[in-house]
Amino acid sequence: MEVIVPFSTDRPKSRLSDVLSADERAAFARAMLDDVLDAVATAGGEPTVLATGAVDVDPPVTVDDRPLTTAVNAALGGHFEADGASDAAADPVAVVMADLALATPAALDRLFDAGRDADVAMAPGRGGGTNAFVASYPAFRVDYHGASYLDHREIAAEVGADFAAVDSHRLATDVDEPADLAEVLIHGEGRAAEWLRDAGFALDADEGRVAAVRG
Ligand SMILES: Nc1nc2c(ncn2[C@@H]2O[C@H](COP(=O)(O)OP(=O)(O)OP(=O)(O)O)[C@@H](O)[C@H]2O)c(=O)[nH]1
Ligand SMILES: C[C@H](OP(=O)(O)O)C(=O)O
Repeated sequence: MEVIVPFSTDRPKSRLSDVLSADERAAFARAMLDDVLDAVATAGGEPTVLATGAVDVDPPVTVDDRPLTTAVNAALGGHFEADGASDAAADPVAVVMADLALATPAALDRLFDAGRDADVAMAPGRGGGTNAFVASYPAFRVDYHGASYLDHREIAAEVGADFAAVDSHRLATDVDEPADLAEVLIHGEGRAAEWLRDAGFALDADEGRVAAVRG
């Protein structure tokens, strides 16, 4: 299955600027991207990075500096056009965000399986975003930001696509804010967790909610 992995190379992860410098945010974003690409490939997906600028990775890279929604919709259109599909039965394509530091092959496998049954199978992010989906319905398009999960459910209904939610803690955890770093230290198994530990982050369970703090 083709798996599009959007990746921003311009000022990535700005919401982590209270705890990481610009260079660190770029390095950490890259570690998460590498983890996601490995998990996708191990799950049997064929990843393509959809990046805003050049990025040196093994899988093919498409550079498109338009806003996220425009770039992803162009990539979806390109996939379905190449597939020659004009009706409801198309070769599925997945979009998996590059900041899913907890994604494992097993979690992605479950999403890919759900995408073989439903026209659109989607893993919501905590807070209402859209962390990953599989679509096999050529008319389906995205509209990211805000409560995009709800918007995407509505778009699927509007175009007549049936929709399945994929309930997955690992796929629901996108790393946006400092509080999310604790999740990476608790559950992460790859380069992103290692990068945080090397940068001096550790879990602090002394007060209230467990947090990632820098020593
Ligand atoms: N191709 C592409 N990918 C993007 C763009 N904006 C964000 N992404 C990617 O989409 C996923 C979700 O991004 P967000 O968490 O919304 O944004 P971010 O830039 O990573 O972080 P913030 O600056 O904190 O909002 C990540 O994999 C980003 O790398 C864009 O304009 N184009
Ligand atoms: C791209 C956006 O990500 P978030 O800003 O919710 O992390 C979304 O999922 O719509």
